[in-house]
Amino acid sequence: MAKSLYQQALEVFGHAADVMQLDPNIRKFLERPQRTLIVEFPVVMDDGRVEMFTGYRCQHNTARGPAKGGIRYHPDVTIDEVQTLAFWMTWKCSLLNLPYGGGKGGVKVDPAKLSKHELERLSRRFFYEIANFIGEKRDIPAPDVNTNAQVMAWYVDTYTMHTGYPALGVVTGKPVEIGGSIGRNEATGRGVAVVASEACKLLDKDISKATVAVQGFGNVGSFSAKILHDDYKAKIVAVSDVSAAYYNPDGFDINDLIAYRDNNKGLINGYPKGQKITHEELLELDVDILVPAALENAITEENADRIKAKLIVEGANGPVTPAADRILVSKGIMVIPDILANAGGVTVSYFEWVQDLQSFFWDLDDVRAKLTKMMRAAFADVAETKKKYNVDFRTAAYVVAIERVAQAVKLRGIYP
Ligand SMILES: NC(=O)C1=CN([C@@H]2O[C@H](COP(=O)(O)OP(=O)(O)OC[C@H]3O[C@@H](n4cnc5c(N)ncnc54)[C@H](OP(=O)(O)O)[C@@H]3O)[C@@H](O)[C@H]2O)C=CC1
Ligand SMILES: O=C(O)CCC(=O)C(=O)O
Repeated sequence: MAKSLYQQALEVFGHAADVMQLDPNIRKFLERPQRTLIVEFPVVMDDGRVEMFTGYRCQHNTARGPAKGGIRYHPDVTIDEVQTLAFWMTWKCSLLNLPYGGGKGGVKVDPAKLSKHELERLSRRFFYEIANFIGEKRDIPAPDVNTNAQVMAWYVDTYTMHTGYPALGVVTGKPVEIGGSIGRNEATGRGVAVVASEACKLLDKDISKATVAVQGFGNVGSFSAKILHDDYKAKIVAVSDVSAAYYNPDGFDINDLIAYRDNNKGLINGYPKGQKITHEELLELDVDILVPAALENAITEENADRIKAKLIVEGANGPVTPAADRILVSKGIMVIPDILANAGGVTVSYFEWVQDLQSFFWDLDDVRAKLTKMMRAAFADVAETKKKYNVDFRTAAYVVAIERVAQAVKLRGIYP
């Protein structure tokens, strides 16, 4: 039987736990998600029918602080996926040294099939259902796949009806007009670009001469491509979303492509300045850097052998299965794991939360400078640990992250 996503994630955790000889009692505790709320809720559709939806919010571990992590809307959302994403958030927050534990949420829905009003009613009803489980000091959601600043605005408004006072710090990734942080929108992509640049230095590769393929052209994929293109002068030769994949050996003008997508119902299909390729071909291109920035399991045992990129920077969560990862590493491909590569988003979410709690807002240069500094510091921690244990980047990242959470658990004590 195929392994569940959570079982696959435990494999990676287990390998790092072995390498660092993690205390077996703490290991047992960290292997399980602390709590998961399941909600079944009704939404009145535009034609008057009521449809039922299922949503989840999981808090994997809160030893280092309140749970933190996004909420995803997707037809394939399951409890297993949400718990795995929360598990990954625990390690991501720890790796960046943020005072948070790991959380994640999701609603099983295809938002493309909803009108804007239906999406708003679904968002508000879901947030109402989980309102007693979350909170500024308890669990702070944020955007993920198919959710955005507008959805966060509906969430905060719904929550505020509940509290009676404006609790802006209850979610991050909000519009800047209502307590969002400037720079959160681009933050995950900026973090991907910073980490790609650090990795290129290790590989002795000039990033301004690097070719890049990006899978997924949503928040993470498009900002990764834009910042690698605009700030690091890398050549983006391939991009994809669900609707299409395009290749241009001369490099895309990413700002032109973003403008096209924004005027084309959010899709890149039909873009005239590139050659159409298949989604599989994009992943297998002979490029310097591959940024998978869509969903889990993009690179599996099936296609790992055909991957030709020299560096993979995981914009998405879990785009490479553990079996595929072993193949890539054995081929000498450097894989920068999700918990490091895409941590820019939660880092600026942390900045947003701090700004909300203090009601004192920073400027864009400040946000970018602090983000870059923290991403570089995390990269350096991982590179040093990699050397110390003579392991791959993913294992090293987990060792750093697990060590901090294990320390917190040890200091707090497991026993009531
Ligand atoms: N948003 C954030 O701050 C963070 C997100 N992440 C992770 O990054 C990943 C992407 O999230 P985000 O950018 O926010 O989500 P979005 O919903 O903004 O974008 C997802 C993109 O992936 C595309 N896509 C989905 N499936 C495929 C596929 N099989 N092949 C090619 N493209 C595909 C979508 O296409 P289409 O639009 O056509 O459906 C869309 O362009 C997720 O794994 C998420 O958990 C990680 C850290 C932070
Ligand atoms: O910004 C956040 O709080 C969480 C982002 C997220 O869900 C992720 O990093 O996967």
